[in-house]
Amino acid sequence: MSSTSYTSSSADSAASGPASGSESDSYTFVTAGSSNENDEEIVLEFNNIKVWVENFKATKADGSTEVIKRRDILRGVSGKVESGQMTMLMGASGAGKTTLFNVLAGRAHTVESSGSILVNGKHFGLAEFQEISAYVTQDATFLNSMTPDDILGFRANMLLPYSMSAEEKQARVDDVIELLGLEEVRNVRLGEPGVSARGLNFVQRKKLNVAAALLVKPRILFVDEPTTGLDAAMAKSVMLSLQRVANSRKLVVFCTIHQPSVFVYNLFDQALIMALGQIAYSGSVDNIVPHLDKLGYECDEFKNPADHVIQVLDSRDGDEKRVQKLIDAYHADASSSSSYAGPSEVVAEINDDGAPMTRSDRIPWYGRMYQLTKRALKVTLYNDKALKASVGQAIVFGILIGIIYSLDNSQAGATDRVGLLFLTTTNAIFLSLQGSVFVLIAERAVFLREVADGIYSMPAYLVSKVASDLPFQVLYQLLFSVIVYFTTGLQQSLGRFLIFVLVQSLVALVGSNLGLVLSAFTGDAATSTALAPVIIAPSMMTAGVLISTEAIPVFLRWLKHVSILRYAFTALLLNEAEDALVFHCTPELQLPNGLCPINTGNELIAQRNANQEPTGIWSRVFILVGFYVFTVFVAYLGLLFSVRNQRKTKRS
Ligand SMILES: Nc1ncnc2c1ncn2[C@@H]1O[C@H](COP(=O)(O)OP(=O)(O)OP(=O)(O)O)[C@@H](O)[C@H]1O
Repeated sequence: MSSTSYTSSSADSAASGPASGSESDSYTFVTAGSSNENDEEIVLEFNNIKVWVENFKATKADGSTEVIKRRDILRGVSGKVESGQMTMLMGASGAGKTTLFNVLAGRAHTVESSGSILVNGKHFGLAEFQEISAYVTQDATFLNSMTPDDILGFRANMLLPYSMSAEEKQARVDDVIELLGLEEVRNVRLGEPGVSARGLNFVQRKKLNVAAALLVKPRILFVDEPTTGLDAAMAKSVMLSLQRVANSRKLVVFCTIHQPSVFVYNLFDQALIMALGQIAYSGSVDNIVPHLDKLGYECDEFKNPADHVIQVLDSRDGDEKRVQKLIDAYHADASSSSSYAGPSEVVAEINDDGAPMTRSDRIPWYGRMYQLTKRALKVTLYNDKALKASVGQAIVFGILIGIIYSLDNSQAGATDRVGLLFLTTTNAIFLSLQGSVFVLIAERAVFLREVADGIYSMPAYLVSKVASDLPFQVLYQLLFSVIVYFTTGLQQSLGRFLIFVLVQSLVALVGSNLGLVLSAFTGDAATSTALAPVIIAPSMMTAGVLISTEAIPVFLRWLKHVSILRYAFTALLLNEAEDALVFHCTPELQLPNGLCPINTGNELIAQRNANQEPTGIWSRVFILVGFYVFTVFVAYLGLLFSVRNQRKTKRS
């Protein structure tokens, strides 16, 4: 049987993220077809996998760096993993486990590689290979306000063929929930792991992670360190579930595993053990200890065999020669039934029932947008504490303003109008900014994971986020405005009221976008909220209320042209006072000519320079819309930055 070699470059594969469905010419997988049938035997083989990096910058012991032309990470690794069995990939730190796993799972984005990968002996492209495999990451990162039903339902809608009926998709969700034993918690909100009294515990979250991967009925399941962060009892529960999955669904379950307990170790059927970027053992778990014993490394009766294996094959003490001898001895052992003997004959043709999804099967962009926006609305509604807090803020702040402000036509009433309108715009921008910072920070890890998994694209997320935010910001501002407008003595007219709500809503929406921008760039809530006043203060100071424009240093006066609060405040002032309002004053305030300092609404407007270019309310509203569009664009750059940053962090 011939095997076709493949090569990959980081640029190619990074561009086509996992599950993205994009073809890559750089890979030729030697595999058989895809299937959704569960009773077929699957054999995944990999042959002579080499992975290396070129021009590697290595740090020497003295701290200086040198550029190594080629650094080999995997040096011709071969092996075989079969369905219906649990196979572990074990080895000391730095042995090459993650690299091998990533190459096999199509996630090695930053290295060069060559070799061949076979499934039952037939050719497969990268996209098709990804159709039959799934990767379970270590982190069970989900939206904590959602339930397992919501999470799996969303993924089913996004990942399963678009032509599949809603009932069939629901049946898939029911199936994986039952398989992983999550029935009792399927309608429970996840909550904060280890913090929320109710919600899913660590084990249930790990199982949900597996369930999410199984939705697409993969035939090969790559599981990255499924027991990390779990105590022995929890690890046992998760591993027993995986074993049930492997046995009942005849899947290839291939796990990297770190320091397993004796129980977990013995749950595995097969093992691949790596050292120095090579296979140091491949075969039955039962034979590992006798194999090392034969090579002169006896395992104490009471010692965890996993610890023994890792210690014996650990080269980090500097004794690479010793470890290399053990590897050579394993490969030289021709009698070893476990050693991989090269590509096998075709094991079974996989029938065509589950042929890879064509592009037309995939959910179209508008379907993705719909699902994402629906989820974002759900998250906001589920997050009832934040929702109640925002509604409460709008009402309480509105009532407070209503109690304090009582506008009349006196001189004080004129200046109080200025203060009130400035206060309402400032309040709108700060409150919405703060709210959106916390929302994005809470969702950031999930967003990054789902984008990396190819479930949706970053722009789709942004558009859905912005779209779902809109009704809520308008609602908060409507509530606030109803109270403020009719209790403070602002001019009572429906037209003016609606313009007031419109301007307030636009300011709140821009504030919300600024929150997205800050949290996307900084990645944490504390820094974002600390930076918020720094961004908004120049806008406040150049709005024409706190300080007159003439008093601002000349070189900073341009700031008023980019002051969203100036446009919003002056729009509201024009709305309130243009060609309206007559002010009077007591005799002691009268000027020598018998007039008051401010006699009309238009004088009040002129005093605040609110009649300067651009003229009129609607041109200001138009500029506010421009601010909105611009901040959506900057939020796009922010999210792009976080996605790229995440890729870089993963590489380093
Ligand atoms: N992109 C890369 N560039 C340079 N060296 C790399 C790269 N990826 C991995 N390596 C190196 O290759 C070796 C194997 O790394 P790998 O992460 O596969 O080991 P591992 O067995 O998974 O270790 P651990 O258990 O600590 O995760 C390590 O020495 C690592 O530093």
